[in-house]
Amino acid sequence: MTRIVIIGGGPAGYEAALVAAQLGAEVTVIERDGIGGASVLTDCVPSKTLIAAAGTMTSVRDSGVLGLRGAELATVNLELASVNSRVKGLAMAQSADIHARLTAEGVRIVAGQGRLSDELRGLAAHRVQVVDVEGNVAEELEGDVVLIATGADPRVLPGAEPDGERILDWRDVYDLEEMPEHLVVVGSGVTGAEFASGYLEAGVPVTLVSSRDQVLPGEDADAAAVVEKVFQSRGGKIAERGRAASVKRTEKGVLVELTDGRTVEGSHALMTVGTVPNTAGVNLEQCGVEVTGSGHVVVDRVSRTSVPGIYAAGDVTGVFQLASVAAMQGRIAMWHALGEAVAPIKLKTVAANVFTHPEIATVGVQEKSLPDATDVDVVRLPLATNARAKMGDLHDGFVKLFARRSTGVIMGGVVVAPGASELVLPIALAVTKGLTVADLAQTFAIYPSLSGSITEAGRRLMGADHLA
Ligand SMILES: Cc1cc2nc3c(=O)[nH]c(=O)nc-3n(C[C@H](O)[C@H](O)[C@H](O)COP(=O)(O)OP(=O)(O)OC[C@H]3O[C@@H](n4cnc5c(N)ncnc54)[C@H](O)[C@@H]3O)c2cc1C
Ligand SMILES: NC(=O)c1ccc[n+]([C@@H]2O[C@H](COP(=O)([O-])OP(=O)(O)OC[C@H]3O[C@@H](n4cnc5c(N)ncnc54)[C@H](O)[C@@H]3O)[C@@H](O)[C@H]2O)c1
Repeated sequence: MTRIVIIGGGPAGYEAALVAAQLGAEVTVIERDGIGGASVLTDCVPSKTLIAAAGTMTSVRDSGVLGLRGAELATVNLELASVNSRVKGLAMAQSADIHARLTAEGVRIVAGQGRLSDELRGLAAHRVQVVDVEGNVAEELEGDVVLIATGADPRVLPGAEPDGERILDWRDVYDLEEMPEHLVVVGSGVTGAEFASGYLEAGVPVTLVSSRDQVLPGEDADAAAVVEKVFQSRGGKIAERGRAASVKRTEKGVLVELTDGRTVEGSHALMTVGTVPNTAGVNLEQCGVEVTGSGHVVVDRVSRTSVPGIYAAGDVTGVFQLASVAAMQGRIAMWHALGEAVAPIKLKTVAANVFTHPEIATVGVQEKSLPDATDVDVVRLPLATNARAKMGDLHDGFVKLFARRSTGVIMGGVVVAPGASELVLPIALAVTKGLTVADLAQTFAIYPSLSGSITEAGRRLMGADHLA
């Protein structure tokens, strides 16, 4: 029986464990914090739960235009204690579900910190020590295959170290007892934009410190512009091209000093300036596992590292930091290691979503990554022209589709809309399966529906002469 040792129990680790157990391997997962990993316990699941509550509050507040009446509409509020306890309860319950599923599949779960302990390089099997909270080696395991799935932690900006009270990282926010009076979010990547949008929707005044030319530098400019416009129309402020040099505590709250001399005051600062891979103390370099300058483990498309028998998956590899990608890298590692048919990961088929208001969902090529713009047709349909959107009073957003001009094959799409995360699936399916604009155009969409804009985009592109 092949022995698999997995270090880290997040989506990369637990999904890999499930595949390996299904294929008959003897599987051990070493996890230091809790099964489900940061994804379930502190990052993805908690943030989306908070955003769900804040979004619902805004929907109720905004519902006057639909004809809803009631004195309490405009004053509806979030009770932070209830939201926090729901967030934590939901995370713990999901972690417990995954724990139970792994145990039922015969996976052994060991609490502790895992580290490679190979004494010699080039051996067929690898050794992994489990270190307990006191720092003692509790046991040493031998694995034919080891998967490094240790994830990533928040990056700390020197001079702006979180104190858990006023200067926070995104894992501290669920311990706040009161809503911030004025939240300064430092960093406008996906994490920063989501929290800025979420807290604003929850009724908190927010200033977003954005070091780049646009918030969400990874997204197309037109998509980021919609999110910026909605954020500002709700009273959110953006300190444009502002790079934080330090964050200091003041009598009333915090003072964020920018590198150009500007300052931003608030009651709390939320640091969202990126992540660092969890590789410290895992003994990667000593075992010959290649890491990049940023500390990420170098992997190929089937999750192999530079050392035979050692695989890596998830945020620790720095390949698209998404729970879905982490899980797929983990599964691929196990399929490959255990001799199952496997296709290398295909990043151009990955769908991603930014949970702002409105959401931005993307798959495949986007404007900023067009390989050869001369052979690509693009159509952009504003949400405001969609009948269903009008019924729900949705103005801000669009559906954008990219297709290869010569063949009509759909290459990618961007959906900016409330619920874009649900709407992007047909485009993801089209990109994954190489479907054409005609395939989309001839698909029945419900009338009226937001997804009708996706099939309509297919029809618009189909009208191009060269496809006649
Ligand atoms: C605020 C936020 C929101 C996000 N929202 C989304 C989202 O909506 N959708 C999405 O797809 N992605 C989202 N992500 C990204 C997603 O959370 C990550 O891509 C995902 O967690 C990666 O999974 P992983 O298994 O690689 O790592 P993790 O989930 O970080 O799990 C790794 C686990 O390994 C443990 N560990 C580390 N070192 C050791 C060791 N030496 N021994 C034992 N255990 C160890 C850690 O404690 C952790 O539990 C979000 C990220 C953030 C920061
Ligand atoms: N919905 C989702 O799927 C989701 C949600 C959150 C995070 N994630 C993923 O997690 C990963 C990390 O995202 P992230 O947003 O935490 O990090 P990031 O590295 O993507 O963004 C951090 C931002 O902070 C800025 N920054 C750095 N130093 C700064 C400073 N001193 N002052 C002001 N700004 C500064 C950077 O320019 C960058 O734009 C990404 O790959 C992201 O896609 C995904």
